[in-house]
Amino acid sequence: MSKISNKVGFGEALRRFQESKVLLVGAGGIGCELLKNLLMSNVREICIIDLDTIDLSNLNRQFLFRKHHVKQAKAIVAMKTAQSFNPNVKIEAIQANIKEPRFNISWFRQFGMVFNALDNLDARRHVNKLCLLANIPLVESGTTGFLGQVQVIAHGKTECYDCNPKQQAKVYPVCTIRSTPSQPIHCIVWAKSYFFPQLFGDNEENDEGIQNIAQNEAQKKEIEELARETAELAELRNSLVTDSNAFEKIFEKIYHRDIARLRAVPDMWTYRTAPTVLDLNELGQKAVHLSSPWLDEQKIWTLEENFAVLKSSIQRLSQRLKNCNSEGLSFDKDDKDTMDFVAASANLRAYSFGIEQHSEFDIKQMAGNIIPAIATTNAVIAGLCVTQALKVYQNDNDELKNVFMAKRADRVFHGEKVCKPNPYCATCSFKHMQLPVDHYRLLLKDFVKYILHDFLRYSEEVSVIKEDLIYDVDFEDNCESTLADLGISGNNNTVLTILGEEERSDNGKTADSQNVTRIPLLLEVLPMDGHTDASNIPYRLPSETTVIPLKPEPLRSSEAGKESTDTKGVDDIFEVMPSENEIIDIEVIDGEDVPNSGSPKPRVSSLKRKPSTTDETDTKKSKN
Ligand SMILES: Nc1ncnc2c1ncn2[C@@H]1O[C@H](COP(=O)(O)OP(=O)(O)OP(=O)(O)O)[C@@H](O)[C@H]1O
Ligand SMILES: [Zn+2]
Repeated sequence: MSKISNKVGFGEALRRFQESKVLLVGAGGIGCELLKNLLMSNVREICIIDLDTIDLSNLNRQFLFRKHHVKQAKAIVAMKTAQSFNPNVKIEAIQANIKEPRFNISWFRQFGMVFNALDNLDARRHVNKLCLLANIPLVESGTTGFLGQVQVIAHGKTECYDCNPKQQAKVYPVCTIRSTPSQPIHCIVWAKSYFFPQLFGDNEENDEGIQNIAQNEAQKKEIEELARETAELAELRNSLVTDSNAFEKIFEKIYHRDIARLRAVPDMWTYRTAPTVLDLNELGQKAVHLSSPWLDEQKIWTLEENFAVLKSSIQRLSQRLKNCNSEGLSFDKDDKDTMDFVAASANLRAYSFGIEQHSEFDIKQMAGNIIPAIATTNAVIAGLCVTQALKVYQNDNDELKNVFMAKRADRVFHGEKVCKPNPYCATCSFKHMQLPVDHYRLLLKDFVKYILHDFLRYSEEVSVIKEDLIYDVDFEDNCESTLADLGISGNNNTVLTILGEEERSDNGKTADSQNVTRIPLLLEVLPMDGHTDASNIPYRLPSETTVIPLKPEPLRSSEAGKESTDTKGVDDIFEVMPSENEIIDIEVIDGEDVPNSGSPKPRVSSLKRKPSTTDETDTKKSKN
């Protein structure tokens, strides 16, 4: 099981921690803090991976980055800056997506521990799964504003990330907001957190001479461009109260010139639809009869209605800006003027990018859920990640805790003893087996007969899945193919999912028999090291026969409810595994994730089948 065995004292745990090689996924808010902590803890080796580049908006909390690093790879800069804190620690930095196939199970196995410092469910779930498969302990963390959480995950010992289904948390990177929006919320966040503060808020960044600190030509160009855009908006802001054509100038800049510039960025639109520029004169003419609009907030406005609302809200807000003595205005979803501005400007941007528009009422709900990231919360959570990691190295299961942080007068930290894995969890309730094969010689039919039926004792009701269904009793098209023909090989770490059913007669208590599902088997195909044994069999079986256990009976709903409240006392505060981010929208989406309802029985017949090479596929009958 775990690489760590037997309970040890703190000193020994620290020594083991310091001898280990760890993986840090994410070099953002928590990641930068954690990298610093790992270096100061003197671990032997760190691999840090992040797919992104540094954005100006990261600098207020990601302290390994400075202005001249903008646009450079986060992982690389984090490594270079942090290395000076402790030159004895070896750091490898990789700019890549952790979901890339090269970061497979055997790659994960080189680490003694993995730390997640991510900002999205998708990547978190992926790392959770790989750590379970590779049997590496994972320290998972996240923050949202003042809330934070650290969870320790060890296969078979604790709950995994998916044991308690999460509400969907939607996280929006700033580059998406500024350059490549693809959803209505991206436009709403842009209107609320970028456009509004630049025009009416307290915009401190305007005067900074960022072009002076560029290191190379490409950076210099990009920073000059950013500075030029910021200065342009600052100029327009200054003219708001004096220039009668201020609205037209703002519109031209935001919806024409800036969009045209974005369209011209090389490579940006290869896989996306480029935005369209909006025509001021055309819209102005169409909206002329809507000079003072007070429109229904429940209805989706037309393009010209949005134009008219934007114009009117800018006039109203300019007037207020003139009258107020403070630095600027701030957005309030209950302030009609600011809400009109955000709704109309977001809808116009959405139109430009070919995105669905919304009513002002709907936009108000979405705009209200944005929570800023707090550097202190990240720092505290990153510290807790290390203390929890040390407990894992102590191998003291009784001391293992999930820690929650909240802004509460009575108690900021709350520790919760880790729970046992949820037996109904579809992610971690699996059996793992490795099988060396000669994939060029092993036929699928022999794999099914000798390995699944004879060795693993699966009944006839067994299915083999490699992304799609490749075998079940009613789908034998691939039987004469070798594993190599089906793209299965040990060289690329193919993991097959084997689902089985068993007929159970209820010990004769009732006449009816029922089919019971086995827990999934994740069968990892390995290479046979270039040689076969004397009998020339193209696979090498493990020494003992493994009987794959049956899945437990699904919980009745009353039991499910009880379990849920017993084990998750603080979930009312932490329903969403929070994510450190400048901008986060938490939106509950109706989905299949119903806490503790028992995972549904896999519906083999509903799985998509791999297209067959023969014409007979369509005529094969399905199970249902
Ligand atoms: N699949 C992934 N592979 C590698 N790194 C990832 C992946 N998904 C997210 N990340 C990284 O995780 C980090 C999370 O950090 P954080 O929550 O502070 O977000 P951020 O992008 O720095 O902030 P913002 O979104 O507000 O600009 C980011 O640097 C992001 O690039
Ligand atoms: Zn689980």
